[in-house]
Amino acid sequence: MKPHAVVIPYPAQGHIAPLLRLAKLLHHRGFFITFVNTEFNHNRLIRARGPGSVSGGQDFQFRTIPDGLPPSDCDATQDIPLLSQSMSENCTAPFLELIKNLNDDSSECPKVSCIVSDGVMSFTLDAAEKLGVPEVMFYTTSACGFMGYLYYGELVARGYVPLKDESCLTNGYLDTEIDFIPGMKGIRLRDIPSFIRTTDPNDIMLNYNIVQHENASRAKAIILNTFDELEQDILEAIRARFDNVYTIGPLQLLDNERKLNSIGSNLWKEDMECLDWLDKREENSVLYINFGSITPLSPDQTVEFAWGLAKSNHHFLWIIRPDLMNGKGSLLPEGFLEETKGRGLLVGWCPQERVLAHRAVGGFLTHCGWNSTVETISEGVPMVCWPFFAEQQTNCRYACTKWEIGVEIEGDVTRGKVEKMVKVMMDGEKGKEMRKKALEWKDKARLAAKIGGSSYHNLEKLIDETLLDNRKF
Ligand SMILES: O=c1ccn([C@@H]2O[C@H](COP(=O)(O)OP(=O)(O)O[C@H]3O[C@H](CO)[C@@H](O)[C@H](O)[C@H]3O)[C@@H](O)[C@H]2O)c(=O)[nH]1
Repeated sequence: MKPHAVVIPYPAQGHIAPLLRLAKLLHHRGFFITFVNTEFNHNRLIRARGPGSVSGGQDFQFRTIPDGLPPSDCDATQDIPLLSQSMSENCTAPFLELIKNLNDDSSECPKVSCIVSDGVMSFTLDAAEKLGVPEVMFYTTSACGFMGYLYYGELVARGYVPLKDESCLTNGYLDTEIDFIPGMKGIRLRDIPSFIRTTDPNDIMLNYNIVQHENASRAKAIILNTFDELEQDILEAIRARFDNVYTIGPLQLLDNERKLNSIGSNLWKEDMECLDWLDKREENSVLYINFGSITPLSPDQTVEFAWGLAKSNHHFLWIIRPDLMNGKGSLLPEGFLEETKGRGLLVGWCPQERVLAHRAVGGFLTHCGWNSTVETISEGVPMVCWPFFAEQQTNCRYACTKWEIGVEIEGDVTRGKVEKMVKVMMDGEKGKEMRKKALEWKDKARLAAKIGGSSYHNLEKLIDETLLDNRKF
């Protein structure tokens, strides 16, 4: 009988993508897979990629659970605090029911042998423990971000968080160095995942993340989409705290399995023509701008980015997600399109990994979501960082100071800062150094993912020592 893994991501784009990659890798290694989306995202996948996209394949099926929020057919990322709260309050019962149905004698699939859950969906642990099914947790952040979250409880206990009042956001308090997080020397409050920036002790995201990360110790194993060489000190500290930590990134480099190619995770329709446009551009000449699936832009920020790009004088590919400007349509300033005619392309959503792998792309202006960061590292593309929230601040700090592949637009965005940082990356000496470093990390990432490399080896170990070994329980 085949081992059967139930794989369940947190219901947002940046989580579905890496969990689906892992699911495909496990499928390739002989697992039967049930991939669980929320009904909302299942419907979005159908709208973006057609009904075939959720029909699965041999030994691979999609199932759904409700997210507990009012029904909607909007093609936009849901409100993250509301969604997080709703999932943890409403989803244990439907998830439990789903697994019971999968294990029913009349079901045609093998009995569920393990659950691979997103780390921030720890309600799944309750279901797993009730049913006696072993569970591993995949935290889709960097190790540095994960470590920051692990110390949320301690930051509260020591009185650093919640903030005393709003002035702490601007009076230098965030520059306070935190010296008790192992492996993160020199880290400041402002580099810790941003949900600590609250004055409310009952803040949903602060408390949600405390609970989700405390629950890491209940999992049989912890999975991270990073590689050992990139985050060595932090990983040592994480491994001192947990027994089974498997670093298996960059997943995109391990995921070279073609069989399930038709199954993809993008919730918006990809514009493929931008690749033709890139084909016509010179090597390293194009700046790629994308803020991921959650970050919004205010009207002021949009105007500043637009004029900064215009003034940088570079070719650019700017991804303007339909809900990027809070669903208010395009807020691009008058005159911008004429000014940048012939050198700018704006599209709604793109196949990002292919864009980053394109020889024409010379730099990435990014919000530093972990998937984007690890994808840019995999392709050796330097970055201008504009972190929005969550552990993007932590990733930015590491990209700029430790990996030396990034420069940051600090504070409020202005056209002058955008122009300057883009020029630093695309034209300057520092930019050359950053590109060189990025290419070094690309080589290291590829080595880690190759047969015999650390991530390749860790995936084997995860499967043999944890996911298959658990069948003995
Ligand atoms: O036009 C686009 C834009 C994005 N993507 C993909 O969408 C994903 C975006 O993920 P990420 O860069 O991590 O950004 P978010 O969507 O903002 O991700 C959320 O989830 C991440 C993983 O936990 C966290 O690191 C972030 O802070 C959090 O905001 C990546 O795989 C991209 O390749 C595309 O394919 N095409």
